[in-house]
Amino acid sequence: MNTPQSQHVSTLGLVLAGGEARRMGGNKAFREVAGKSLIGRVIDVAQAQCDQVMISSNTGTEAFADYGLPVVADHPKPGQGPLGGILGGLQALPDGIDWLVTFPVDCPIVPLDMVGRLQAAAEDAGAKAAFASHAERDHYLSSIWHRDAAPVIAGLLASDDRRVRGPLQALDAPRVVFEDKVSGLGPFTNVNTPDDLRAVNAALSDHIAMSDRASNR
Ligand SMILES: Nc1nc2c(ncn2[C@@H]2O[C@H](COP(=O)(O)OP(=O)(O)OP(=O)(O)O)[C@@H](O)[C@H]2O)c(=O)[nH]1
Repeated sequence: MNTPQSQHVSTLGLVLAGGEARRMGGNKAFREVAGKSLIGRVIDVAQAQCDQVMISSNTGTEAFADYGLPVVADHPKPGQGPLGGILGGLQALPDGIDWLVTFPVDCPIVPLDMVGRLQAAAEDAGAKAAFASHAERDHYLSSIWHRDAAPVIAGLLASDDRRVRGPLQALDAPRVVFEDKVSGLGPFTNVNTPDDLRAVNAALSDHIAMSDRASNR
């Protein structure tokens, strides 16, 4: 099992909020679960674990102005799916930060040790990336990428290969298995449809109510 290393290495969290959200009927990032927007929740978990946070989107900065975070566009162009967002994020890494951690905006349940465990796994394996898994399902967008992964991603995108799994395989990225559940829902549960939104809203509302009751005891 990989455990977070004691030595702190800086990371930048990238909230992936591009895409068209067709199954949701649009506007996924701003849908609410348990009284808070998906993007607000995901920014919170990213800020709890990363030194800096940016938002990945191709629709300009205006919609995200309330969050006061930099917005970075896909590279080399929009419309290539989340891998273009990851490459845009890697290109925008500031000096002194070598690791990018991606947080899809439609996955509000994120383990609080995710970043440390992904980074430790990548470093232990001598790999330039690592990704999360739960209940035998891989979550390629809940992942960490070293800045040196950029040429591999750029090469795949140039050959029109947009699968996020592609560069993870090419980089021999280790899989990190997470177990914890929140009110019956596993980590990385995707919110893609209105039904998903209802299920996650119910589970998170229960979870928050239970935590509130426990802390008032
Ligand atoms: N930056 C960026 N993020 C994207 C892009 N496409 C999808 N994403 C993000 O990647 C994650 C997974 O997206 P999907 O659910 O596969 O696609 P979606 O467009 O959000 O939804 P559907 O249209 O219903 O498939 C979400 O966090 C999206 O915001 C893209 O082209 N660029």
